[in-house]
Amino acid sequence: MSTVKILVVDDQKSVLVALQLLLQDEFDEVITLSNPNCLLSTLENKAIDIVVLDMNFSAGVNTGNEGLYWLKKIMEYDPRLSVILLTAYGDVELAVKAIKMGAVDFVLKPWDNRKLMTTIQTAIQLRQSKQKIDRLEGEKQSLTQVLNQSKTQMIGRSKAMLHLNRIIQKVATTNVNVLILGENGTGKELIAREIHAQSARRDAALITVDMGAVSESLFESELFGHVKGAFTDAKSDKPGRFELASGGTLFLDEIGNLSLPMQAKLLSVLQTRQLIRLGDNQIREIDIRLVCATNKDLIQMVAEGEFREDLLYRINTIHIDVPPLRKRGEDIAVLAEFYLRKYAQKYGKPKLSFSSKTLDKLMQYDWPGNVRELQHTIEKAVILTDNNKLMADEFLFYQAPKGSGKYKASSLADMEKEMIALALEHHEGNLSRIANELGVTRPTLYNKLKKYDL
Ligand SMILES: Nc1ncnc2c1ncn2[C@@H]1O[C@H](COP(=O)(O)OP(=O)(O)OP(=O)(O)O)[C@@H](O)[C@H]1O
Repeated sequence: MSTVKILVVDDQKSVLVALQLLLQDEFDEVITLSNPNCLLSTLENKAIDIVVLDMNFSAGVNTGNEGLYWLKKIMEYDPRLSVILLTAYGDVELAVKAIKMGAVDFVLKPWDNRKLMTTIQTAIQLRQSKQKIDRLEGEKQSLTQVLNQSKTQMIGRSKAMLHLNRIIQKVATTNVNVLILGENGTGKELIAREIHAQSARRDAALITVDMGAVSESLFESELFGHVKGAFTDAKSDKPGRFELASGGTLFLDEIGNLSLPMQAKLLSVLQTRQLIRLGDNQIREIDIRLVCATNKDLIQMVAEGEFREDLLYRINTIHIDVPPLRKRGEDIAVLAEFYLRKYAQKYGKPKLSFSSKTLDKLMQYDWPGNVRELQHTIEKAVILTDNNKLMADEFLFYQAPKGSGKYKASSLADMEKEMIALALEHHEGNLSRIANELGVTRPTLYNKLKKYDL
């Protein structure tokens, strides 16, 4: 708070003068009011931070009701305002009632100057904290909106995808735990995002944790949080992912990678819906919708004693199987078109299209890396091509088609290098033919040969 404005409301002129003298040296602006009827308009016009309010206004009446009446009005106007009540009568019951209604503190007349100052300083700190919370809440909401906006839409028109969409719609309206099963790159995370986006929790956050990337030693502090000093690096209190997801959805990716001890800890939180931060003793309630995903066969893992059966039952109230891309051929063409348009626009080649042979070739391929591989393949082709039509020979697949080999992840640069090396071998070093086949100019090819030391 850059400046602090204090409003003092009391019908005794002597009290107003005394408080004005006391407070004006310490605070930026002190406004006094002898008639509470102008209280609300003053709050509106002056952006007040702290109100020091008398409990009794009408002469001879000392029930405190007038003070409580105005306190209620102030709280209705802005519950973040800090109100300190002044009264000549030490009525504990009244104090409790006022504090329950939202007052910060209660000071008896005649007041002790030092004590009053301390009370006001505390009220200022409280006001600052409330403003900070409001700001953070606002930032959180805008971040959530940005995250929701940037989500990719789910593409596909195969029977399998239409069925998936129907299940997502039905499941999203409930709070049940969902387990999504499927090979790498089939769109499990996208489905988790879709469930969240269609649920009543959509305005809160979707928090993702990649269980394959969380080490045993960090598991508890990452998921359950810690308090300052819980371990050497715990410099401040920090909420875990469970708390951050409270009110929203927690997406635990690669759940099949959890060790048995971590599974036990997770199960206990899921059963009680309560957690304790590392180093703390306060029990915290959590309200999450849980979505998990894995490419592993959890039933097999249960049979082999690698996954707890009780945890499996806890996380898969509903399970969703996402078929691999090769089993939903119709989606290949739609997804390929979708990513072609996306990357053609991104790389400034808006006229790009596929030749019909190219589409056939893409539909024939096995796509062991599923949609992710298709996406990267199209992006790479869009970057490399100099044509307006993407030709079939601009797509070199490294695995034999249909039913062979395992997907091997590689960067675009690795794939480009490998592609040029294959073409060099195939055309026995004839650069014109290679450039022609790869759809690049000879100077571009020279540069790439130099870059990759081929
Ligand atoms: N139906 C779809 N429509 C559009 N894009 C999709 C679709 N399915 C997957 N994708 C895209 O493919 C990529 C991989 O998807 P995602 O990360 O959801 O897969 P995953 O199954 O969670 O993968 P992993 O098991 O490796 O974590 C993402 O860029 C995603 O946007």
